[in-house]
Amino acid sequence: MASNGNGNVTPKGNAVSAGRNGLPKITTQKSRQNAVCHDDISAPVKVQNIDELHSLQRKKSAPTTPLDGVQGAFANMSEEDRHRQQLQSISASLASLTRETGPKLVRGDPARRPETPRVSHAPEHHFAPTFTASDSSLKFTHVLYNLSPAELYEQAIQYEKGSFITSSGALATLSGAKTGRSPKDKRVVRDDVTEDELWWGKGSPNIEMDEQTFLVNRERAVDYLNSLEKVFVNDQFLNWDPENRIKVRIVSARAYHSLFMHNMCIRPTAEELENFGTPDFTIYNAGQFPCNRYTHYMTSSTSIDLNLGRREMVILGTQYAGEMKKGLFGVMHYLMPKRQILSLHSGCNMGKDGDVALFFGLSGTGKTTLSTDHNRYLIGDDEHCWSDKGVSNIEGGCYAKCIDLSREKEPDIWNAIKFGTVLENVVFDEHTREVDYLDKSVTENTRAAYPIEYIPNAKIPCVGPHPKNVILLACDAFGVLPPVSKLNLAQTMYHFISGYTALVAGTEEGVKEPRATFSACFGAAFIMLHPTKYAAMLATKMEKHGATGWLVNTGWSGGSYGSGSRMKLAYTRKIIDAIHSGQLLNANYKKTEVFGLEIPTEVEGVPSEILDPVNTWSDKNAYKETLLKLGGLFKSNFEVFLDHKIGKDGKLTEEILAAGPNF
Ligand SMILES: Nc1ncnc2c1ncn2[C@@H]1O[C@H](COP(=O)(O)OP(=O)(O)OP(=O)(O)O)[C@@H](O)[C@H]1O
Ligand SMILES: O=C([O-])CC(=O)C(=O)O
Ligand SMILES: [Ca+2]
Ligand SMILES: [Mn+2]
Repeated sequence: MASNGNGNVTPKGNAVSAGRNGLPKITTQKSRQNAVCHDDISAPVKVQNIDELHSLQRKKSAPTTPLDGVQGAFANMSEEDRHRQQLQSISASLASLTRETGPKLVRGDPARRPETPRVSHAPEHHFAPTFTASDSSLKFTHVLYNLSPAELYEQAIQYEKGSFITSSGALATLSGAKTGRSPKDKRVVRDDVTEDELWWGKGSPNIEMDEQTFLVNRERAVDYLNSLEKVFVNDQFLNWDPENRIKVRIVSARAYHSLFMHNMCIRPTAEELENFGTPDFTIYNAGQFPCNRYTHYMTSSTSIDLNLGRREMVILGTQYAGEMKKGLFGVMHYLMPKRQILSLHSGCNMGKDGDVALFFGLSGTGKTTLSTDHNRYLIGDDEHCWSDKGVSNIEGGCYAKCIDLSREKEPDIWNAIKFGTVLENVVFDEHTREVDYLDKSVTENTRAAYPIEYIPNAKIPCVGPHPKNVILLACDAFGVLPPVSKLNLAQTMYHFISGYTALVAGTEEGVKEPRATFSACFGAAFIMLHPTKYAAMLATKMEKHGATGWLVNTGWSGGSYGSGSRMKLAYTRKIIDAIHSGQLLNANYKKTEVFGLEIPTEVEGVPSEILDPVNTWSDKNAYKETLLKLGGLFKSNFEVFLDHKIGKDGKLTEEILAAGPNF
């Protein structure tokens, strides 16, 4: 320890001298004398005040592209010019269609001291205060553009009630009053073009609205968004097939929505973002704000409005993030078939030898669970395209159901719920922040949205060759469909067009009866054209590439809901393994009554007696009765398709009609 003559020296080596009040003064500057010989290793202080200290903590994101090597429009542009162009593009998106002044946008978080406000107006309008200027044209809206997950966490936690970090690092959020999609509030603009192109009328998910009403709702959303202090903007891509990639812009008011889309859409590289340009499609998500019931066509306070001509979607009155994901899926169901590409509500994975399987099925039937397979490469869990080149995932993330999730049964999904993942509507311990996946207090539809690379064996880029197996999943709560059946092409088409599942309304008191749902193409809520158009494309592709169809019941065995129980996931996985390996293709088969399904007599790892459901029912009469009941439901559902031709081949149509239940 050294002494400096006029005071003491602390063990740390700070120079101390007696002050006026008798206490020793601490100086952070080292005195020359004691700089020589002691064990003080503290680094010299570099700042004069706390603001300077904070400014050291953050450094600017590295310029994303080495500017000298860049080609294209942005090659010689300064960062400032690039930011100005981006703001101008966003300003054009947010411009009111009825007022002469565009929104005044500033880049960055309003809570942070602005750098230099970079004001931008809608390009065609220049801000000049006049007598008609409104308050809204005088204020600034801050744009939070493609923030990172860490930044979005901070925004959510600071400003959005119900946002918490869970013990595994995920961001728990609440989606508000709506915890699922609102298909009855989905409207599509019917104009001269869509009038002829789209599927309208009975059975169609496209509820019509006119252009004028769309503009009223659009203006409502845009005014709402511009009235906020800040909005989130995501510029991202859909579809991993580079030739058919779609640029999407999502404008939203919540960090939750921005992080959800960050995870679910394809994330551009910094360089791709710099060259993003004008989006192909824009979503205005003003979900916190209701639509106006006095507006024509509005039947509730929720409206999800699609305008294919304007390439825009407006969301009012629901904050459920799945509306954005599935809204864009609808757009792909319109755009892709125009290019002879089939859009599919399916999961997709690939084996080590390049064998691709598609998993179709309605919500909750197992697309995500079964496509996430530790022994195979995950291409995607929910939305795909099948083109002449093979399959491609539309999305950049997965959206897993997490009710009753267990680490043991679904380890890859469990492990994906970490920093960056959005966890919707789950219940967690106030102190430990451990999630209770069994708890349905908020909703049964709890969900985790994570980037696809959170699954260790994801295949990036998410594309693959033509499918070898097409697996149709049904969760049959009646318990009469076999665990697995091999389908011929006509049967595959019959079941694809039917789109059957039966779930039990778990949340409604006293509901014990399974409810059959038929949803054409396993996704009637998302298709834009008549189901037979997609079915014809699927038939052609399956035939051309020699794919085999399968029907897998992930639902009940040993009786209907109430007396039987859900098929063990471990057995379903064994069945799926046997399909992938080719083992099932060459098994021995027998034919079932009523549905005429080919069922194997043996599958490795699965008790043989469960393969024919009749064996698992103790009351054989009840089985037969239930089987006939379900057969009847299939028949009456299919009636609407009886006078439709599927493709150009009249023979296939006849075969499909004959491929249903027969009794
Ligand atoms: N035998 C089984 N096979 C598949 N899933 C099962 C089985 N038994 C129970 N499950 C559960 O059923 C649920 C299947 O949901 P999953 O997320 O895979 O649905 P999905 O088809 O992807 O629906 P969505 O389109 O809504 O995302 C999971 O919670 C899974 O744990
Ligand atoms: O869109 C959603 O909310 C979830 C989903 O994948 C589906 O319902 O098919
Ligand atoms: Ca899913
Ligand atoms: Mn889905």
